[in-house]
Amino acid sequence: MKVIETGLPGCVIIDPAVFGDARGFFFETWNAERFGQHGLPTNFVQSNVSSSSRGVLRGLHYQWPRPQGKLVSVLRGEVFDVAVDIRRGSPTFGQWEGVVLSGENKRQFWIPEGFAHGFAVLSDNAVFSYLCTDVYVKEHDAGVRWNDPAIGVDWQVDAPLLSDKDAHAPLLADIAEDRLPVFAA
Ligand SMILES: Cc1cn([C@H]2C[C@H](O)[C@@H](COP(=O)(O)OP(=O)(O)O[C@H]3O[C@H](C)C(=O)[C@H](O)[C@H]3O)O2)c(=O)[nH]c1=O
Repeated sequence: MKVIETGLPGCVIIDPAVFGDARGFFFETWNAERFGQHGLPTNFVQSNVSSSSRGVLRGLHYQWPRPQGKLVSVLRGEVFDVAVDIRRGSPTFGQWEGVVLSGENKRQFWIPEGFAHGFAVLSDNAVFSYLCTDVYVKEHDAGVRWNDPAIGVDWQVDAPLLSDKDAHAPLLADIAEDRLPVFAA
């Protein structure tokens, strides 16, 4: 597996070792020992799958307290996946990083606790699969407006299809300090 640093320290792209043969392909999506050797999580406690049609945008979401780190990937289709640093006191607070994830490129994106996450679907359909470092706690579910001008994400889609919750998420500047994760150097 190859680990690629991004402009957001802590958020890394992973290119797994893919084994192809006449039958198709095989690759490990997570291996605790191998991930541990790269300083990546050796434990996940929840696995999610979602399916979305072209132009859907899910995000920007985070959980606080009890933040979730997420190892995200696309089983089928293509998305533009985005992480935003929303940790109070972080030198990269409010900055974002995006990467194209697809069934074709098999890329994974590791998004540590304390980041908001979202994706926009670039293909007719996308099946999105991800592992989380903590379980979902409905009362801790939170969001940041997808098109917050202070963050300025270029989602690669126009007029996305959003849930009502996402369409009305607050701007980062309007979120109370105690509702945001804290940066730990
Ligand atoms: C996230 C989650 C949701 N749910 C239930 C709650 C709702 O009744 C339903 C749909 O939830 P939501 O609209 O929040 O689903 P997404 O918009 O895909 O949210 C996710 O999308 C972005 C990209 C993320 O990074 C988060 O993992 C997560 O917030 O599933 C659960 O039962 N368990 C869960 O872990």
